[in-house]
Amino acid sequence: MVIYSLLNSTLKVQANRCFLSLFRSKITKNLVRSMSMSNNGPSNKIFNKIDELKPTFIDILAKAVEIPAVSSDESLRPMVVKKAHFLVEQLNELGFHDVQLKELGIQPPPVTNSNLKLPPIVLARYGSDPKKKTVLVYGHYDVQPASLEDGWDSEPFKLTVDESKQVLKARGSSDDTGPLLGWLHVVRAHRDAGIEFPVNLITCFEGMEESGSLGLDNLIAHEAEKYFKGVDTVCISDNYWLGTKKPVLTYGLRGCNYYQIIVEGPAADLHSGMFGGIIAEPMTDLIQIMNSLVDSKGKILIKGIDEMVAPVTEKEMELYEKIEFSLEELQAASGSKTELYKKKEDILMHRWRYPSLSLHGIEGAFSSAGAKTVIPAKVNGKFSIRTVPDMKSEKLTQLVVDHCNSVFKSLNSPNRCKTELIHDGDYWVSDPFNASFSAAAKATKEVYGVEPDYTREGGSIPITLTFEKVLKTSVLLLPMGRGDDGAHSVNEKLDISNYINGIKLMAAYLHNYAESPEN
Ligand SMILES: NCC(=O)N[C@@H](Cc1c[nH]cn1)C(=O)O
Ligand SMILES: [Zn+2]
Ligand SMILES: [Zn+2]
Repeated sequence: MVIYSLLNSTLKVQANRCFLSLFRSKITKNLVRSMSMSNNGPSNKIFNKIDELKPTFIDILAKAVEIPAVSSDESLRPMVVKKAHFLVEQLNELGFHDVQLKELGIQPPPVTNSNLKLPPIVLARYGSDPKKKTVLVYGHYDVQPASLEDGWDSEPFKLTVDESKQVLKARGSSDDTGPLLGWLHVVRAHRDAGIEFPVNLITCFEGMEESGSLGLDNLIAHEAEKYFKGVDTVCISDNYWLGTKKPVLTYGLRGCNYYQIIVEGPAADLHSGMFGGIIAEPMTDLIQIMNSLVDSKGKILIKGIDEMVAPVTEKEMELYEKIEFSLEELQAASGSKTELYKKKEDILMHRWRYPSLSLHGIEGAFSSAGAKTVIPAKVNGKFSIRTVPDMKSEKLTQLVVDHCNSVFKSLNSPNRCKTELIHDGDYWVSDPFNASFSAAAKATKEVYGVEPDYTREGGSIPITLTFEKVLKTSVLLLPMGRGDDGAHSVNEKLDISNYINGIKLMAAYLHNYAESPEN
């Protein structure tokens, strides 16, 4: 007992000493930084260089978007890997060091090819000066699928520079190839202008974000005390302004649980003239189940979900009042007047802080032009639920599976039905009052001349919470694109001004963060 308490107090003294010396070294580091960085903020010189490099930046984006790195299409996996190699070339050319492609192993089920390798994570460093702060920048080089038949006005994997609208159109231009390249462009601008880079930069670029960030959680845990040791903050540019005019800083995201319902019956697709009316059709069963998930007003019909959602507080209500929002801009972004709510508060709350369920598609169903009289033998219905505080993924999945099983049972069908989770990613809500957010707010003022709005977002970046928890750092979401960029939709674009000003914003943010007295 005596030995234990002695040991215990010795450990405490040691821990305190260790904490004090860490604390002292942190203060010294910050003093040295703020002394060496004072009067050395983002200068006109760097902004001018960014303007001057505009053709180069557009050219590099054109090369990058030409690679159809669609992570959800197994047949295009070599293209995702090719894009990782493209980034490695760029990083090497810019003088990054310790450039590594981290392999993540085989993609877990459900997957068609059971030997499919996950695309690598691209890690690289720019600088490793112990006197400087270290910023980890995350982005994803994979993209959503896109094809001309979906209704694109031009080839999605070819950059169209639309001079009249002053936009750059291509899949990935805004989500997330353009913003990811922005970080590399910041380095190029400093290098070419002969300006000292203000921080140590670490890149973490993944190729599976659009498909659940599989494997990245493990890599972050594994590298926390290795490659990512000493990271002071994480910055992610993979979301959008709320509208088209006002820059924003984002402190919250919804999570995403993605499911499929597989219904199978006959051994092969059948002639509906010969078998229609005499066999149970998988598609008919599937449609009934999918129809039971959500109503046309967006209300989720699965029991137990509403009870998991955190109640709205008065303080939270006040936040919505301050935000600049235009219904007309939302209508323009959706290309319709089909909104379910008219009031700003209702729209923002249903986008940011309530769950939603979207039906995405049916694999195996007849979907081409023409009138094929087929009975599909096996159909997979895909849907996802955007999650919010305090929903728990496992509990949600149990509710979803129980619901689908119970509806299928009520159909009394001889077919087989299985509902499964394809991937999940947590929601994230953080405190926007820290050194990183302050540096970004100052940068916004410097580049755009206005204070940013503070927003949450309805979309998901599954890895955000992992960075915060595992690296024990703040995470800032610093969007480059606008709310009408058409991410995941047809004719995705990035305004040229957002691209160029976004690069300036990144540069100014890094300088301001370097100068900030806190981490
Ligand atoms: N720009 C972020 C983004 O588009 N994220 C995706 C992530 C996701 C989750 N499940 C499938 N993809 C999103 O849809 O929000
Ligand atoms: Zn994205
Ligand atoms: Zn996306």
